[in-house]
Parts: sequence; C-alpha cells; structure tokens
Amino acid sequence: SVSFWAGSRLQKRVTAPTEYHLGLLKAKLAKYRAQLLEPSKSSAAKGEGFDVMKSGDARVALIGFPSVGKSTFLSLMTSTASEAASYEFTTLTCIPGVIEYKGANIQLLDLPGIIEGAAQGKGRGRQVIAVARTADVVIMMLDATKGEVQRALLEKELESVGIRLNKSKPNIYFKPKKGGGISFNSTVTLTQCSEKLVQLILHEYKIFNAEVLFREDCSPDEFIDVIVGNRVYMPCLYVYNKIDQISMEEVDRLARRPHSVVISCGMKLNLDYLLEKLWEYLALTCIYTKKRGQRPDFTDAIILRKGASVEHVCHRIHRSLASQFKYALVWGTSTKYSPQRVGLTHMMEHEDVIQIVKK
Ligand SMILES: Nc1nc2c(ncn2[C@@H]2O[C@H](COP(=O)(O)OP(=O)(O)OP(=O)(O)O)[C@@H](O)[C@H]2O)c(=O)[nH]1
Ligand SMILES: [K+]
Ligand SMILES: [Mg+2]
Repeated sequence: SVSFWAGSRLQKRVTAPTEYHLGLLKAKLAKYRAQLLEPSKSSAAKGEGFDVMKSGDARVALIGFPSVGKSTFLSLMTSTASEAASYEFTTLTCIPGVIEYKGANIQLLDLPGIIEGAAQGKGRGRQVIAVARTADVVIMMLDATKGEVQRALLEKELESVGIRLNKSKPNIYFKPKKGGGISFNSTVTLTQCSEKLVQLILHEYKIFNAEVLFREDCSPDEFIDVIVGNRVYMPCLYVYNKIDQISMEEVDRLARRPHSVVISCGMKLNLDYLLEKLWEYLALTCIYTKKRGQRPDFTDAIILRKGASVEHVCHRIHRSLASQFKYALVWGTSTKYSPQRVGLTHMMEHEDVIQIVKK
C-alpha cells in the first residue's frame, strides 16, 4: 500500500496543471518582494534630501536612467535650476521645482538616475522608488538614442516594488473573515483564474476564511496584488528625450507608442505637447466658484485631485467655511439638475460650478 500511495501522489504531481504551479510560485515571489518594500533599517542607506514636502496641486516624479536629461528638463520647465552634466549620477538628491499650468501648481521632482537592481537598493534606487510611490504621475524619461531596453528594465524595477503603471486596480472584492471558509464567486467568465487556484493562492498567504468576488477576468498576478494590498496604481508617461539625435523614422515610431511623448530638451521641441499630455494624465478637477446673482469666475479655478467633495472645495476657499456651510448649488456634470442643491459629501466633477450658501 506504501507504493500505491507514492504512486498516486506522484501521479497527482505530474498532472497538476501548470497554471496552479505558476500561480503559487507567483504568490511566493510576491511575498518575497513585499519584503523589499519594508523600509531599510540602516540610516546610512537613507540618503539626504529625499523627504521633500508635498506642495501644490499635484506631484510628478522624474524617473530614468542616468544622463537621460531629467535635470535639463526640470531646469527648462520650472524656475528651479538643477545641475545637468554629461557624466552619470550628476543629481544625488531629490530636487523640487514647480510647473505653473492652467492655474495649477504642479510639483515636479528631479531625482537621481536609477539603474537595474534599483529596487534591491542599488545606487539610491530604494529612495528614488519610495519618492515615485508618492507621486500622482510618473514621467519615465528615456534616452531616445538608447533603444527600448531601458524602458523594460525600469518597468520591471517599479513593478517589483508594487508600482503598477497605467493599470487600474483589479475589480475584485476581497474580504478576509474570521470563519466560514472561502466563499468564491464571479460575475464574469474567468479564463485565467479558477476557484481552486484562488484557494491555493489564499492558502499560500495563510488565509483560510475570506469572501472573494471577481468582477472582471483577472489574472493570478492581479489577484495576488489584491491580497497583498499595498500596490499603487499610477499613470505613467514615457518621455523619449534627445530626439535631435535620432532619425525621423525612429521619432515617428516612438511617438506612436502607447503613453509616449517624444521631446528634445536640447532643442526645446514638443515641450508644450508634453505639458498638455501631463495635464491629461494628472486628470485634475477644476472647480469654478460663483457668487449669488453673479456669473461664475472662470479666471480662477480651484484645482483638486479626482474624487474631491464639496467639503474639499470649502476647505480650499477658507478653513472655517465648512463649519458655516448650509448648502451648495452646483452646475455641471456631477449633478442631475443644474443647479442642484447638495451637501458637503457631494462629489465634484471637472468644470463644475459651485455657489456656497452659509448658515
Ligand atoms: N542631444 C541632447 N542632449 C541632451 C538633451 N537633453 C539633455 N541632454 C544632455 O544630456 C546630458 C545629461 O543631462 P542631465 O540633465 O544631467 O541628465 P540626468 O538625467 O539629470 O542625469 P543624472 O542626474 O546623472 O541622472 C547633458 O550633457 C545634457 O546636456 C537633448 O534633448 N538632446
Ligand atoms: K547627468
Ligand atoms: Mg540629473
């Protein structure tokens, strides 16, 4: 009977689908990588000047290999000068500047160059990536003369520390429970995950009781992202600099890549277009205020991040306004009627007009 057991176990192993094996392997890998996210204990590795205060309406981080032109870009777009030179690792700390655009103050952060292995702490990689996590948009600056390798390498580095570029959060409801086992459901046909695989992955994380509902056809990796939970989903613009050095055909090809903009800092080419794109990727919400019996003030927008409420608008106008608030009238896409009477929790949308009535 001993050999029978051994045989059947072997059989089981041989026929175990690759999907399960891979799914589990990825769960293990993700667990290992989560350790990379933990702050390093030695203060020597901390690097000075990285804790730049968040200011303005949004934050953009410049990520890229050394000498791709990050500092040149910062000096061009803001009134801050950041030293640029032909040697690598000219920039050693985080240097903030401000881009003023459409009434918004956008904080632009110049950072040291990063290289392969940055996530594991090569160079100042860890600190740079930690700053990138706090940004609203990442500009991945690439040297157009250097081919596509840099882009793939940097994507891999950011991916390995839980930064997801140009992806939205997987639409999976996940709730760990005290008991009751694992309840699994899906509202769509799943082609990449199954109940069995989901269970195996959860067991890998020592989760034996949970509610799981797939609302889209997610991959095992995406499910793992949901379990691990500390992922950041961030828009990223790939900016190919130094196009003054490449052929027309190459410019054409790069410009057509998704999420990509081609520029030349040296010749000040296409920088306006980059700003337009950046504005689009920041997706900030502009709100106009209006006084009773007057036309809205379209010259001075209140700029907020997506998902801002009437309360956020109040705080922006005056610190004590929310406490004196009676109701607001809102015109725009966030309401069914224009105007509509709303309370403090009403969510504002881009280009809404608001009139606040005090107690
Ligand atoms: N040909 C050309 N050279 C450029 C362009 N933009 C920047 N450079 C040059 O590229 C070199 C590196 O520029 P930096 O701005 O120091 O690059 P960086 O990415 O900040 O570099 P690190 O701080 O070392 O990571 C400098 O010699 C710049 O003059 C461009 O559009 N075309
Ligand atoms: K440089
Ligand atoms: Mg630099």
